[in-house]
Amino acid sequence: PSLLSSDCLTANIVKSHRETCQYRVEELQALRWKVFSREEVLAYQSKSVEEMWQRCAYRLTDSIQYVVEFAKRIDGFLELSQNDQIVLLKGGSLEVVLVRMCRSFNPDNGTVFFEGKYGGTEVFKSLGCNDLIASIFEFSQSLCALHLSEQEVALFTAVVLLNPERAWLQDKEKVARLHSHVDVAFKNTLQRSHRDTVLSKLSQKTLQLKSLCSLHIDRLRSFLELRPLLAHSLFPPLYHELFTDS
Ligand SMILES: CCS(=O)(=O)c1ccc(CC(=O)Nc2ccc(-c3ccc(CC(C)C)c(C#N)c3)c(C(F)(F)F)c2)cc1
Repeated sequence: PSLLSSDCLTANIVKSHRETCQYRVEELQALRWKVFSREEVLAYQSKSVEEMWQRCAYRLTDSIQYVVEFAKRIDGFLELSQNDQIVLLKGGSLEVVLVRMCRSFNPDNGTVFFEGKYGGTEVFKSLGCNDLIASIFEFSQSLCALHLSEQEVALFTAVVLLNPERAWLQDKEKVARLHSHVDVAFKNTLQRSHRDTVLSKLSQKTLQLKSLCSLHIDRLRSFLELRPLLAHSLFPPLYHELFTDS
């Protein structure tokens, strides 16, 4: 596309990101001093596995709904078939949330914003998914090290979302065209700010995202295998729809 249309797409994606991010980076950074006390951490650790899963699933579903709104505001997304819009969101919404989450991660003390305060991995101990939690924190830590600007987070999450390799896409070529427009816009933006080196590091991040999300599905499946009936009552319908083979 011409530079003009590429710049228009960049502006549209950055605007969509700003409008659909729940918290601004400034707000999240201003809250870094609010860290869970020893007692609050112990309270989380004495919660049941079910309750902790439910709280995390609700928080994630909340963030995912903002990602759905982000997608709908990206020029071209609503021109895709309903089927393909759902395939892209089913495959990419958690990936986008996990990238966005790095904005709420404090690399100085390894804490993340959760339910109003910052806490370390120990907050999530009762989940019984220490490997997944540890990987999420490592991912956030490594993404923070890239010092992505909001513009870069916006464009990177749009590239992650519009992945033409998602299984079950009907019009793969149409998604591939939209993906390449966003990719060109992202590359132009990075080149202009002499940030080309970030591109190669981000491609590794997409591989880590893929394994994080399949680990999430694995842990969810084994959690539900032990409590087959619980899923419908425990989790928000959208979470159930996105992450189980319901
Ligand atoms: C994302 C937009 S934002 O405005 O930056 C924003 C907007 C809101 C928040 C607060 C927030 O919801 N933090 C939170 C929520 C859930 C989780 C979490 C917990 C456990 C799991 C594994 C479990 C399902 C087995 C997963 C996964 N997968 C994710 C986390 C964190 F990943 F850190 F543990 C943090 C933080 C920033």
